[in-house]
Amino acid sequence: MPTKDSHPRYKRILLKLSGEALSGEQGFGIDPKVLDRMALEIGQLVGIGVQVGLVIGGGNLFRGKSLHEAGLDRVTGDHMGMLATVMNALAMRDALERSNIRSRVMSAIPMSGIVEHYDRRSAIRYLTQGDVVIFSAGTGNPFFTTDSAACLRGIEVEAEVVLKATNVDGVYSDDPRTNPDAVKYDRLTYNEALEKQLGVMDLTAVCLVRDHNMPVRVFNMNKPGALVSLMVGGNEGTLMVEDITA
Ligand SMILES: Nc1ncnc2c1ncn2[C@@H]1O[C@H](COP(=O)(O)OP(=O)(O)OP(=O)(O)O)[C@@H](O)[C@H]1O
Ligand SMILES: O=c1ccn([C@@H]2O[C@H](COP(=O)(O)O)[C@@H](O)[C@H]2O)c(=O)[nH]1
Repeated sequence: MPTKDSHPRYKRILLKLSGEALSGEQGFGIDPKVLDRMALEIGQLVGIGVQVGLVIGGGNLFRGKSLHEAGLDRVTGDHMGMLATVMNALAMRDALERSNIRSRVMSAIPMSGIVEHYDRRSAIRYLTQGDVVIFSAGTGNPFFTTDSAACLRGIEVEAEVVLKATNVDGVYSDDPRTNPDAVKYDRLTYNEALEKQLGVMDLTAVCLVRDHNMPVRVFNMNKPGALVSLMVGGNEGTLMVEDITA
């Protein structure tokens, strides 16, 4: 358990939370227990002085691709997916505020009266003053995912790392949910992830982090304490960087 005297490894992070994992065992919607546990862990990071930008996926509610496969227009489906991320963001803000953690929701799509429109300079100001900033509505454009949005916002606000908290415990040689023989990487390069087309993160997002040399760590958000452990030197999950020997 970190104390206020713990020295965090990072000053500013961009945390991407899986929307799908927010549904817990229900498989759809938001499990308040998962939400409250994540709020608690984020609060611990804030408590040791880490500035936290947050992007939450929408896979617990809607994904444009799945809606399209079910017959909807793809762009309409993507709009629904982005709106789903706003709902998740509102739920997370509520959980954070119930734990007395100051937070803001910004949206890439203007939604006056509900959330603030995304503005990079304001976001950096809020982060600097210790508020958790939840970046919602993805990039604001269809055909992207919240992985790309997380990497984009991480680069824009000059986070030191993008942490992808998901429902598997790292990047594997193949999808561990379908291939029990898949082997986990402790570290891998952006180019390896691209060449092998490893599906844990969409390739647009990997290109973006590669071009801006932004480290990404993929870890399991269902493991209590993993997030805090990462801040104090733990080695959870898989680190994706330019050069694994550096
Ligand atoms: N090589 C791989 N290594 C690890 N996971 C993989 C790999 N290939 C595919 N996956 C799958 O990627 C999934 C995680 O990424 P995905 O984008 O689906 O979820 P998420 O971003 O956590 O969720 P959401 O879209 O709801 O935010 C895992 O559930 C896993 O099954
Ligand atoms: O920039 C973006 C981000 C997201 N979307 C749509 O939202 C859903 C939910 O996001 P996930 O990353 O899958 O959790 C996504 O499937 C897209 O349909 C978008 O269009 N643009």
